[in-house]
Amino acid sequence: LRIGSRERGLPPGPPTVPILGNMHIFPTEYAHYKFTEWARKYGGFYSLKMGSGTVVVLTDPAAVKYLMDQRSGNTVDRPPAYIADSVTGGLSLVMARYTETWRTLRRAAHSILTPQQSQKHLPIQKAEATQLLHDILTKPEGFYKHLRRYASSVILSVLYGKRAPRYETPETTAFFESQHEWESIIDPGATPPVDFFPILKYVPERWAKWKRDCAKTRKMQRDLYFGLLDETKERVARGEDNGSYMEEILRNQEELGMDREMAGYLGGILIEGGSDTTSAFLQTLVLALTAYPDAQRKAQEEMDRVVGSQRLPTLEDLDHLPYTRALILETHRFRPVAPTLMVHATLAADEYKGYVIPKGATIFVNAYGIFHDPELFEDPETFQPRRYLLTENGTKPGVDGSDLRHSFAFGVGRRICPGIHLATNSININTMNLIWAFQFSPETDESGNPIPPDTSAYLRGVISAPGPFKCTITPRSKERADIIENELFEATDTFRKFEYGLSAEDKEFVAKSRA
Ligand code: HEM
Repeated sequence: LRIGSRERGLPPGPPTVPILGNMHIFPTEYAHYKFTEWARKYGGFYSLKMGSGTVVVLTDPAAVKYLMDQRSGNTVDRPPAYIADSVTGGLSLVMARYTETWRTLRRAAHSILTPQQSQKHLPIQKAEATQLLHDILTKPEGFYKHLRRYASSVILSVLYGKRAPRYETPETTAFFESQHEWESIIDPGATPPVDFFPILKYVPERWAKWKRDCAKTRKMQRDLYFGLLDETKERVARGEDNGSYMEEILRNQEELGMDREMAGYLGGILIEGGSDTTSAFLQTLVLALTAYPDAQRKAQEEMDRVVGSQRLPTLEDLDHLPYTRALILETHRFRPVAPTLMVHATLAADEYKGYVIPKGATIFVNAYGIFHDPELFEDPETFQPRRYLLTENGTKPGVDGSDLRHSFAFGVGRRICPGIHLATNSININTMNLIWAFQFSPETDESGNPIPPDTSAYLRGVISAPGPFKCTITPRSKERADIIENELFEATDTFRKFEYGLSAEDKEFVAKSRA
């Protein structure tokens, strides 16, 4: 009868019921909203009971700094994920427990994604960013897809040296389809709570649709991941190296302690980690520029003062664009790509502020709740880049924001996003480009009145992206449009290194866009 009740010493939280604890009220979608509502009631450090298991939710920067950064050695684990493991064989770097396998994958990921190594990928990132401008110029209403194509083409080029010129390029389509299946499996509530009730593992497949879904997703992922790996091997054997990440992994496979399975999954999981995250950020950016014309105007004025209209911005310009830097930080704050980061777990029991955190407790860092705390941020529901010009971490003047940091949206402790430098380069290049090139305006009704887009209409899922929305995008001048055309042509040599094995449709598209 004690199962489900909150043990003595645990932090407070919502009332429990026998057996289930809080499982019956645990949010299965948009968890950050419920977590934030509870944080305002029970504080920045509270607990939930899931059967006999414990979940701790942190919505307090000081608790995050102490437990997740300083005590990272203890909070580096992930909770068991039986269903995800049955798809990936436990080889997902993102979801893996704190095991030798995770350490090997993480070392390999980290060694090739350092700030210095990430510099190597700048040429293709810049070239793809130019195609993004060109895609928007030619088909502005398709901007949502163009942003997704950009992000997946960059990650495919960086990892496998093979770009995706179109949204419909076969590798991109295969990735989006397998990702869709994968997300519908790992979404909380989408599958039975096998980790809390292990007996569910033994339900025969004919009664357990989730088992069939897992097998289907596993096949889709493996076809894509190992297909790309083998293509890279064959390309290298032909002597056509182009400096891609997986070439390096294949060269150092033995030294890194990785077999074929690990190498295949490392690449695949990095596509997953790097694709929809980057596009979600850029989609939010476009949404915010459209919904907050004042912020857009200030950013354009700064851009025009520093860069002018005769050339595209470069990364070096960012040092002289404080408002643009603030706008990037505000985009992360306003709608963080991962509102509850990725779930962590403890390796051993710990204590904080006199409360117990049991061994094996699941920990959510409610980044959204922290970023939207009215005690910390002035009017947190509005998009105001200016706040980051007033104080280092955007908090209200006079409030101590020193427990926050700029990289917070990329996670905490030893699990911090290994793609942070690559992603930051993409974010910086594209934010500057988009501000420089286009005017983003809301749609208008028949009488010409603007219809502001809904800045809260976000899709459900671990990655928080706005649903497709309408906005009008026009080039800021003919001169700028000409520069984009010219720059795309100039990028031809960079693109060529990444254009092998293209489909007939891709070849035709590429030829046309350079004609
Ligand atoms: C806007 C872009 C991105 C954002 C906001 C983002 C955010 C995050 C967050 C919040 C986590 C969880 C950290 C934690 O557990 O505390 C994470 C993990 C991860 N990210 Fe990213 N990410 C981005 C881009 C990328 C890119 C480009 C890559 C790959 C090149 C990548 C690969 C990964 C991987 C592999 C993990 C799992 C790390 C582990 O569990 O050890 N991410 N990311």
